[in-house]
Amino acid sequence: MPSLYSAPDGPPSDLSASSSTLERTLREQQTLLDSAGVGIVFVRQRVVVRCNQRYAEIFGYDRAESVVGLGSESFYPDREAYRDLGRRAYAEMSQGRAFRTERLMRHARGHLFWASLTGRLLNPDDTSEGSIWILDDIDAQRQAQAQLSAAVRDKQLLFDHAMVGIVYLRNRHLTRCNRHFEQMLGYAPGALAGSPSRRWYASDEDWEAVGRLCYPVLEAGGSFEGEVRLCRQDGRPVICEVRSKLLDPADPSQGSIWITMDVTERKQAQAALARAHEELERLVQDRTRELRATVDNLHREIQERQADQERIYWLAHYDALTGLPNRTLLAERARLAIEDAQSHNGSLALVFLDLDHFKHVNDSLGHPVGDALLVEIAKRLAGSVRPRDTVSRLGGDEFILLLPGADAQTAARMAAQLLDASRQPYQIDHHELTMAPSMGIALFPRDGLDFETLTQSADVAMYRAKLDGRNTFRFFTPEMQAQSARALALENSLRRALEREQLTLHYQPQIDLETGLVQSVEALLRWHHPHWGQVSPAEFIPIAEDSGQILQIGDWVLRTALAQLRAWRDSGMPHLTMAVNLSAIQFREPHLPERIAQLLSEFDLPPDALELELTEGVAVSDPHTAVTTMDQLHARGVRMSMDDFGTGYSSLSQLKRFRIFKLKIDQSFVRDLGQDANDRAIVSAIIRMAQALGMRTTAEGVETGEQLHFLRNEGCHSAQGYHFSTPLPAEAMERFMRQRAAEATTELEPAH
Ligand SMILES: Nc1nc2c(ncn2[C@@H]2O[C@H](COP(=O)(O)O[C@H]3[C@@H](O)[C@H](n4cnc5c(=O)[nH]c(N)nc54)O[C@@H]3COP(=O)(O)O)[C@@H](O)[C@H]2O)c(=O)[nH]1
Repeated sequence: MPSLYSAPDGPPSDLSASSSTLERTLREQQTLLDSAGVGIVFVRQRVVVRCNQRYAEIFGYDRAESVVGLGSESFYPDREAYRDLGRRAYAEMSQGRAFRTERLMRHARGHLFWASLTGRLLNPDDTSEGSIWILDDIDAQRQAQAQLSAAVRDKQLLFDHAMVGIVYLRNRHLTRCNRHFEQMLGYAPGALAGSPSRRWYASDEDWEAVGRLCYPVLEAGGSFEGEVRLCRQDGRPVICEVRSKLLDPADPSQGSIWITMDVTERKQAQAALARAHEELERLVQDRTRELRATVDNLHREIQERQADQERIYWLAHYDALTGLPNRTLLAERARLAIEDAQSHNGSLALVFLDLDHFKHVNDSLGHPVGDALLVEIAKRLAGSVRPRDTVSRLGGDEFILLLPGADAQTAARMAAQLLDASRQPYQIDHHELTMAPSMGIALFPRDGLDFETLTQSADVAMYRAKLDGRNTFRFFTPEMQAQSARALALENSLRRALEREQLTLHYQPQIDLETGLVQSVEALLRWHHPHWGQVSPAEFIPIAEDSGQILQIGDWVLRTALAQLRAWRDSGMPHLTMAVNLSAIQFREPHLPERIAQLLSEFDLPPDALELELTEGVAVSDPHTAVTTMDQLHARGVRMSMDDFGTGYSSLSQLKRFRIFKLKIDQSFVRDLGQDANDRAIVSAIIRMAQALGMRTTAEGVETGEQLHFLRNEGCHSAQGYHFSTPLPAEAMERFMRQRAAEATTELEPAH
């Protein structure tokens, strides 16, 4: 049983009654001491004289007896601690007061622990009687307290040094806040104590809005998190992220804690970042747009360049007006076709095509009509050949057709087809135009081994087709080469023929078949060249037409013929008339009617003294203009005859519209009247038709009495030909006419 042990002082010897009382008292004390939850020790002369079991346990001893006799200093960490306690304790206790302290004590195992000590002297007047100490082990309590203090200190440190504002509110009034919160809002330390939270809001609305948002959450036991806009003391806004919670959810009246973090800078930075991002986005979009535009431009440029290149290629290889291949492309294709023909021992044909009198269309109707006509002709040509053929335009009215694999027979057939196709009139605006081609054909390898040679050969052949009356085709022959060289030389010489007076007029009489008199004379041009001698008008007039010299020459013919007529009329042949051949080019001259009138007036001749001989081609190629010009000439009283009638394509309906005075039956029909029933039928028909239309008729090329007889019987009005006279110079013709006039009274017979 635990007891407060004390060293035996020796039992009382004589007082047995009082001794038992004492023993009882001691037992009671001992019980009291043993029951005490604290350690109790009696110390005298710095030595433990008695202690209870608890005291021993506190210091790590099993029994109280083990402690008795120990120096009290041994229970302290060191001598200095012991003496310090002694000084303080005895100063107090000597006053009769209890001394209370908490000290570190030394455990029997050597470690220190905290204990609370309360000491009192047994006799304050006599310290030698010793002291009594009540001791309790408060080490655990002290440690808990230290931990608590540390926690409180840490908390305070956190509170004071937190990088966030911490606010305690009760009834929306500040009960406590840390320095950071004050600094955040620009207040001096303690300035916000007790303030309503409204103070750091910009407006009642802001404050109430936050209250409406957060308090329902808090009262429901939750924590509120959000972003609120506060207001500094200086009025500047502060954006805060806040978190709040009730201190005791069970008791809202305890208030709430608010953690606030100033995110203004972050927000501004975010806003700036957002702006920068937007700006960046915008820049990227702008740049993207620019890039896209650049890419689009590049794309467009590439396309334009491609289109340009295609256009350049096209322009270099095609004719801009008609869209047909040009000479360059033709040459390329011709070279390939020639290579092919060479490798297979094959053939090919090159057709040089020139439109007859195309220039007149341009001259009389203007270039737009000419261009439109060329386009239509190009279409018709392209539609008349085989798919593998090439129709190309060289320029002007010249075309070349490349017919790969074609031999002479095929080329002739195709040329005939083209002639056939050209007979259909072209409708350009209100003009109905007919355009006949002249074609020359060159064959590979016979007429040339390369494109250039073949082209030259076809050109020469085409020229021959022109000389042979146009509207036809000719194959190249070596003889043509020489002839074309002559044509070139003639063209050059012709330019100086007028000034060198190499041109003259011969006259051929037209005999009235009723009276036998010379009714009229036809002026026929003659060219005597010093080197070539007499050059036929059939040869040089087409050259003059092609080179444009016909206008000047034609004017000279008109003037000379009318001057001669004037002279003859003045010398006793007052009714003689003059027939003058008019080239189609002259006829299309817009000022022709005025010029004729001017010349007639110049030589004081009546209009019906002149008869203009036109070929059918004049009217056929452009009937509308022909009608207009004829109307103008007719209005002036000038007569017009249709020369070489029957060889062209004039239709009856056209003939009716023309102001034709006379039809001259072509000598090709007259030539064989004796042998050819067809010709007789044709001549009869022409005479009947002329009669029906009120026109007169003159038969050309009458060489025999038989022909004359037939013509007179058919009712032909007049005749012209070697049967009466060849074309003669003026003096000879004058003699002929006088002689004829003398003889005419008797019979209608040839003069020689
Ligand atoms: N635009 C112009 N054309 C003219 C002019 N002068 C002549 N010509 C044309 O040249 C072609 C050839 O003419 P030419 O060689 O003078 O031949 C004419 C006559 O000589 C010839 N003729 C006349 N009678 C006969 C005959 O009995 N037999 C025969 N074989 N030939 C004969 O016919 C030509 C007359 O033709 P035409 O004009 O049709 O009456 C010729 O087309 C001339 O038109 C000129 O100044 N301008």
